[in-house]
Amino acid sequence: MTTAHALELSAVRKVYGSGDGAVTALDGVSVTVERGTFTAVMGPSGSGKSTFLHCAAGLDRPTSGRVLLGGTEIGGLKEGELTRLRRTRIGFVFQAYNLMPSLNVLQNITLPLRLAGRKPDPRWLREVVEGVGMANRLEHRPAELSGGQQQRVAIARALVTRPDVVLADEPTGALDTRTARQVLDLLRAVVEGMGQTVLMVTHDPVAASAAHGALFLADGRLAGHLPHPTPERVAERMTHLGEW
Ligand SMILES: Nc1ncnc2c1ncn2[C@@H]1O[C@H](COP(=O)(O)OP(=O)(O)OP(=O)(O)O)[C@@H](O)[C@H]1O
Repeated sequence: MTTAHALELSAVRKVYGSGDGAVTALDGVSVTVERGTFTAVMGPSGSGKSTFLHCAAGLDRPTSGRVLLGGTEIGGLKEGELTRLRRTRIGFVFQAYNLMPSLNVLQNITLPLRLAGRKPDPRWLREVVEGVGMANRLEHRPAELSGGQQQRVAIARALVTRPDVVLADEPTGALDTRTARQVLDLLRAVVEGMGQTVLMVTHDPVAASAAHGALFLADGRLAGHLPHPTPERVAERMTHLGEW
């Protein structure tokens, strides 16, 4: 398992609907995400970013092609197996945090373990809680935290199972510039300090520049890869791809 890539999409095609109304959201996308990397996925509106993330997460089944998570082909799994895999081997971070309002910080962070019927590894849990800087707020409820703090809790929740990959969908979309920077620095630290793997969909060239590399989608196809992205170079690529 350790030798497998964190995530691999091979010739993934996704067609919604059929006949005249059919929409090809992904048109033969092949991507390999190495362990311990931070990758941004960018592209104009409607280019297939959400579909890409949903197929990578096993939330959507590709029309054709293969998705491997940590070496496991997810296409062949039954619904129950897929749900289990999603709970334990993928971490999710959303724009709107999606924390449970009635649970405190510690309960939110450990929720994926409880759902999977697993006990926390105390050392890893401490590393995660301290890594996101929330060790002194464990008894607080989400409503008592700022947006940036809530996103830190969500990142800890995504990490608690030591997933193969953390999938982040516009994780800084609801945050002001300064807080967004802190969250991006944290995601980078999660990769570089904790050896985790992060794939992040974003519209924001500044957010993309926090990643090790940026992938570009256009019309459902891979339209390039930019290593060591800077906001300027990302913006320039996006301008060439059309409206964004
Ligand atoms: N459930 C669906 N049924 C039909 N068409 C869909 C569905 N989901 C997405 N699409 C279409 O697939 C294409 C890609 O959509 P997707 O949401 O993946 O793009 P996106 O890059 O995430 O866009 P945005 O940046 O605006 O969120 C679009 O043309 C969209 O209308």
